[in-house]
Amino acid sequence: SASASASASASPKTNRIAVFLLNLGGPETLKDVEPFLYNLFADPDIIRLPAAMSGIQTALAWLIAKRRAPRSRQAYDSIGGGSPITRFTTAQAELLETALNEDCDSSLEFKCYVAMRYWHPFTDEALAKAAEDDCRSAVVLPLYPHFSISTTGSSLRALLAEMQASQPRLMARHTVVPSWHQAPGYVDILARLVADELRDLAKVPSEKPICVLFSAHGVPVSYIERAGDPYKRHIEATVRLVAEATRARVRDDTTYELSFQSRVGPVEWLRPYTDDALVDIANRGIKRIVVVPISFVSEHIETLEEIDIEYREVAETAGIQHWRRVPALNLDADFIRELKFQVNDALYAKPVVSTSEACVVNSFDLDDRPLGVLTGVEKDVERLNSKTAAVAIALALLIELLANTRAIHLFGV
Ligand SMILES: C=CC1=C(C)c2cc3[nH]c(cc4nc(cc5[nH]c(cc1n2)c(C)c5CCC(=O)O)C(CCC(=O)O)=C4C)c(C)c3C=C
Ligand SMILES: [Fe+2]
Repeated sequence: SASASASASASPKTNRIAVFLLNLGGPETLKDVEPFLYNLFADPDIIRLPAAMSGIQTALAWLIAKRRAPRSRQAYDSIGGGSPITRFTTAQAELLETALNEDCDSSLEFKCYVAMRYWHPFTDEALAKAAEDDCRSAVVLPLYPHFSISTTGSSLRALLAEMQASQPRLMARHTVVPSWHQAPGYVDILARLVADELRDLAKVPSEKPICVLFSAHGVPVSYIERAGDPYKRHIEATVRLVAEATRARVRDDTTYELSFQSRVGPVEWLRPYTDDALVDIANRGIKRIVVVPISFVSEHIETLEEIDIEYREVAETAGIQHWRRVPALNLDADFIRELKFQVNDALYAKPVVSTSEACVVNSFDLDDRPLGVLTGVEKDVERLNSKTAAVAIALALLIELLANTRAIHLFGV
């Protein structure tokens, strides 16, 4: 648990509630980078291979991790030799646990556990601690405001499978917050942070308006168009609401735009890409920019290295003169209050007890078509595509492994 506390048997509390905070995790040292990447690429929600090819997922993950590791290690090295994501998430859990226990019913006790998908503390470690603490029910709160198959979807799949297997009692009494991308508290914090930067930047004179560029982590287009991932819609909703709330605080001619960062591999990802958007903005003669990372709630490689180092250089080379980056929410007191609100809302505004099925239904937006449901024609095409692709990748892997060539480069990794 996030805080040291008396053992379960010594406590008078009868109702202990586990709060599982889901996040991605990150390498703590450079030595961790390759195994972390392996865990990430071995996830079928990150590399969505057709069913016929699922057998080569781990081999492919091994290969891609090996290929990508040197570049990734260099990036982690430039931000101090590891990701701060675990530190931030652990501190968020501690603050949230204190906040939840401050004014709750005296028969209740909240325990917050960090459950990371690709690095320690892993999901099963979090569940084991909740069992040790004798938690009787659970709230699952992703630290991803927007739902994506690749993030919340994947973390939920892992946590619920493990919970079903190891703790059926907890499984029978849990509830899930699927996303909180439109939560007024969340929108307000972002608007406040953006407005602070705008007021500061307004002191620098310029003929052109300031541009606020929201930069979200991208996903492949196929997630949205074929698998029905609500991620893009969720991101757009946040951007619309934060732009409105910021306009209400700072009345000027600022423009608000959205782009997507961190693409990996050869497939088409959501556009516009952040680097292209920065060049486009600079080409319009704009000199002042505020970049807002919106799909992340703490600092890590995607903010500290990709935005602060790589994209800043792109922007300045293209002619942007005044660059500001809004901080991630990190340990902001309003953010912790918002997390507390989400936990209480899940407990009291929605049914406390949900079966696993209800939970899965809960997890996706009901106005979307169900995930993974394809029509008959699409299914045939899918089957054909997957067979062809399976043979091609298997051949490439074979060539690569036997001859040590770079055949897998065909797939862009
Ligand atoms: C919050 C939203 C995120 C989405 C959506 C997402 C999708 C996604 N990511 C990859 C591949 C990589 N992601 C990596 C790091 C990383 N990703 C997120 C968040 C989202 N990912 C975060 C917070 C982090 C940083 C963790 C840290 O260590 O600080 C990496 C590793 C870094 C690197 O080598 O670039 C990869 C790889 C895919 C393929 C994907 C959607 C399919
Ligand atoms: Fe990612």
